[in-house]
Amino acid sequence: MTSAKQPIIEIDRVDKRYRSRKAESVHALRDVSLSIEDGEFVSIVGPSGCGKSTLLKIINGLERHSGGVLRFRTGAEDPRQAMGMVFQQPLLLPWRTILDNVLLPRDLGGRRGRDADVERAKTLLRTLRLGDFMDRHPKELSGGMQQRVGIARALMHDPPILLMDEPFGALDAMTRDQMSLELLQIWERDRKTVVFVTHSISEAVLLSDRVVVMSSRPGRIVSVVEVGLPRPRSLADINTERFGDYVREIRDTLDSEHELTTT
Ligand SMILES: Nc1ncnc2c1ncn2[C@@H]1O[C@H](COP(=O)(O)OP(=O)(O)OP(=O)(O)O)[C@@H](O)[C@H]1O
Repeated sequence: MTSAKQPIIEIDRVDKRYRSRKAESVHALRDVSLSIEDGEFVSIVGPSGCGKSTLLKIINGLERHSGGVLRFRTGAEDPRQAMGMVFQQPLLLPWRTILDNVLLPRDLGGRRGRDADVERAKTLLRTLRLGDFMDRHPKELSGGMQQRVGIARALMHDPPILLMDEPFGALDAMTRDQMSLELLQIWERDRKTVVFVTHSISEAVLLSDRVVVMSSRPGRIVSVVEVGLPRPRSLADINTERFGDYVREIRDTLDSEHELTTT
């Protein structure tokens, strides 16, 4: 028997207004619909303030949507249990070691069986090339290393869905490329569903199966670009003509949207 593939995340005509008693309400998202397949890598690009972070927060339940429906097919009773979140800043606790920072969600959850968790945390840290730094404290690590700790922490409970909000935004260009490659390797190996917010069009093209382009606020989806570049990908792909074509297509869409809203 064959069954049609069902999306793991279905966002159906979602609307978001931030209401305030003192100020005017902010219309952050308008009529956003997007279906994300299991194992897909989807990036979201758009002008500053168009509601990208808001959309991620709505997906993981940190914000409530004002209209529309979200559906999840994760198999988990609480779909949010199936998600790991990586923020712009890794938000590490300075007094905890790197290993204990990765173990933090488990400790907060009061879980038993710590030995297995410790082993998993160590394996993740080794995978992310932090094996020699487990007993160090955050201030002893570079920005890129700290961000990798944040990724390890989000992967700790092996969530099928990874939500990443500009995770490499604060890093220098070289570290950023390196992190993109590491993320690609993790994704090739585990095939998690990734929803990735970025300001970098080329980062989005390098990593994604699809790039979602949003308009300025209230954010709407203006285009979804399928990136047909073969996998596995590498930084060398960035110099190819096809890569440049995708970047141009997305940039042109963003520019024409910007012109529409400013003229
Ligand atoms: N808690 C909040 N209360 C009121 N308004 C908010 C709140 N959070 C976000 N906003 C507003 O909603 C809009 C969308 O914000 P959001 O952070 O989602 O945008 P973004 O696309 O992620 O921006 P950036 O690319 O600059 O990070 C902005 O106008 C922002 O000021």
